[in-house]
Amino acid sequence: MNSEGTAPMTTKTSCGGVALDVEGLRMRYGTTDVLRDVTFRARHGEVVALLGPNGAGKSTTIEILEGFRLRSAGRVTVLGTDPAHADERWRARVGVVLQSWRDHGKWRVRELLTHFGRYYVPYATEAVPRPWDADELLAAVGLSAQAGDKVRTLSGGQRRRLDVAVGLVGRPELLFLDEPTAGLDPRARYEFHDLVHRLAADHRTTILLTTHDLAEADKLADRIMILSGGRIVADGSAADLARRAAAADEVSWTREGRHFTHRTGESTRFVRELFLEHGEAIGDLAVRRASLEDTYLALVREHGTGSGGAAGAGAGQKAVAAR
Ligand SMILES: Nc1ncnc2c1ncn2[C@@H]1O[C@H](COP(=O)(O)OP(=O)(O)OP(=O)(O)O)[C@@H](O)[C@H]1O
Repeated sequence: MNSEGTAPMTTKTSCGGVALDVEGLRMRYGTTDVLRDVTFRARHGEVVALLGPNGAGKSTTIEILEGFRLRSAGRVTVLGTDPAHADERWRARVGVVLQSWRDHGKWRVRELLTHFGRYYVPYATEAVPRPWDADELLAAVGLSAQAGDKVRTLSGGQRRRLDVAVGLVGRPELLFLDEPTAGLDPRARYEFHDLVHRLAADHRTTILLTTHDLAEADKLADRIMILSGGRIVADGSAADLARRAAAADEVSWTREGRHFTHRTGESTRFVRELFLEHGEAIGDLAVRRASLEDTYLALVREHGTGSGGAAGAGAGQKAVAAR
């Protein structure tokens, strides 16, 4: 990452590699601070997953970065521009897939993509032909067979694929995906993961996605950020996070016909000491490494609950459910 990215600039190439630059972002709804001090950066081509309990402010953060919501305070630079003051040219470089979007039921799938695609024609460049050809795009999201179908006849999962296609039709440099695989079956999920990898690898698309699926975050993202208590409380690869969190491995064994379990952050040392003490008497030894889920739960526990609300969960806030 590069500090040049902090200055407001207007083109990707002048951004010094930084696609997203957020510092001290605050969002207050009424008297509740949902985001207290959110700070992070993402480089071009990076896939970043934003995790956090229900009500932590993930959608709020994404909506601010998309320019759909005005922040209370802080500095936000997206593709070199403050989204609060962005123009149509900037908008054409950003793709958005929202949590749920039910509209245009009477349109046919290909027709709808072609329709949205027209908006991007003036923003085509030599390097980035816009829009993405509708049939090519339908193939990429696995909807070729439904090209002529009316949108309202699609299944939930097919509809989600179409949402993703609508987000991609302008060949965005930066793509925001809010819970993109909610409702997708395992095969569709697998194909979606493949699509995300291709977008990042072949097109250098920067992707910020939210998900509650930790395995998905692990599989898809170069970096995982955890939002809790109104702040990014962890930022790194799944392995980095495991090192940082007080998540414990679980050691289990039997001795003299009894079963034991012990949770420890230093399982290797524990096992060595166990054998030194009891030697041959130890049987059925198993060490279960802390999973990303354990790590996540430990971090969320350590850093407070979902919303950064001053008086805890304020009126109207969703329950905090760290899975
Ligand atoms: N327009 C609004 N006015 C008041 N409060 C809001 C508004 N939008 C969101 N909130 C509150 O802000 C908090 C964060 O909501 P947000 O939807 O950003 O969380 P999230 O992390 O995306 O949650 P989830 O995982 O459940 O989708 C919640 O307590 C929510 O009730």
